[in-house]
Amino acid sequence: MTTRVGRIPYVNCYPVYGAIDRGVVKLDGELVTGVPSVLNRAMAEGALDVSVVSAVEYARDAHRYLLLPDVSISCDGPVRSVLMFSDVPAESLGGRRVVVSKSSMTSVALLELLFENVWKCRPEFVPGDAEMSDLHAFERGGTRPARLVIGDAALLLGSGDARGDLGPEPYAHVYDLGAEWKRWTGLPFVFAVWIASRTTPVAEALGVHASLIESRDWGLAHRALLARQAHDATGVSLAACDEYLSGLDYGLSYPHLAGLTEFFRRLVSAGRVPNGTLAFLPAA
Ligand SMILES: C=C(O[C@@H]1C=C(C(=O)O)C=C[C@H]1O)C(=O)O
Repeated sequence: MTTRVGRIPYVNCYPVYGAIDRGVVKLDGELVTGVPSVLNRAMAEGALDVSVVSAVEYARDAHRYLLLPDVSISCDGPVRSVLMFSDVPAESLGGRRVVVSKSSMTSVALLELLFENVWKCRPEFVPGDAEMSDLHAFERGGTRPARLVIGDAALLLGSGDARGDLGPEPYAHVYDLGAEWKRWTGLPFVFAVWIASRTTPVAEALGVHASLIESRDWGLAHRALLARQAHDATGVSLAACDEYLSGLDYGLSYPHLAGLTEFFRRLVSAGRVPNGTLAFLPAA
């Protein structure tokens, strides 16, 4: 059977899939595209063999998965595509509605930790849409809830390039969750990891892993090309796309793992995920 491999359509995945998309690197498998929450569910249901998922999905059910070494979507400071927009300071959002992206899992969990521990108040979290097609639906002016937006929609809104007819009135407060985590803990933050289901034959998972690493290395060496593709796809300025890609980190070395385990440790303390351990696929 063909190996089913998940990918996220956002710009943040261009550096990992760019060479595969261009036929520069061969992938022995079938690519399935979905937003993070859809890929998380597909992995949980066994509908995918290997996928990028929200980091929280691994922790939620660690005994079913193996982490792929040396690859993640991380940042060490601002991420630029995971943003909370609000008309009032975060500390004043207690009891008020915060719309959270239905596409995300890790960012929502991080936001909840930030409210509990840093902003020290309890808003009401309401799952909602934050995809590109919903940008038009952003309320203009008046009282509007704060909202957590991820991916290309966040990049576009945060860069200001969506203003005018398309975008909302600017919000007074924009919180970058990568930067907030860094300020709080001093650590990098891992938003997404690649995992294999433990039922996937190891040789298949190793083959996919080797292709992803080779493709990622090509992507990192061709950032200007990918920034141009991102600019064409989103309308965000070329300079902002380049800055965005240069701020993302696709490794999974000791500092990333320190950030990842610190995040998981805090989620365990908050009763959000079971205590567990990191288990890796052997390196390709
Ligand atoms: C940096 C990002 O990381 C993402 C956030 C995820 C989440 O919140 O669950 C999952 C995958 C990544 O796409 C982003 O979406 O912009």
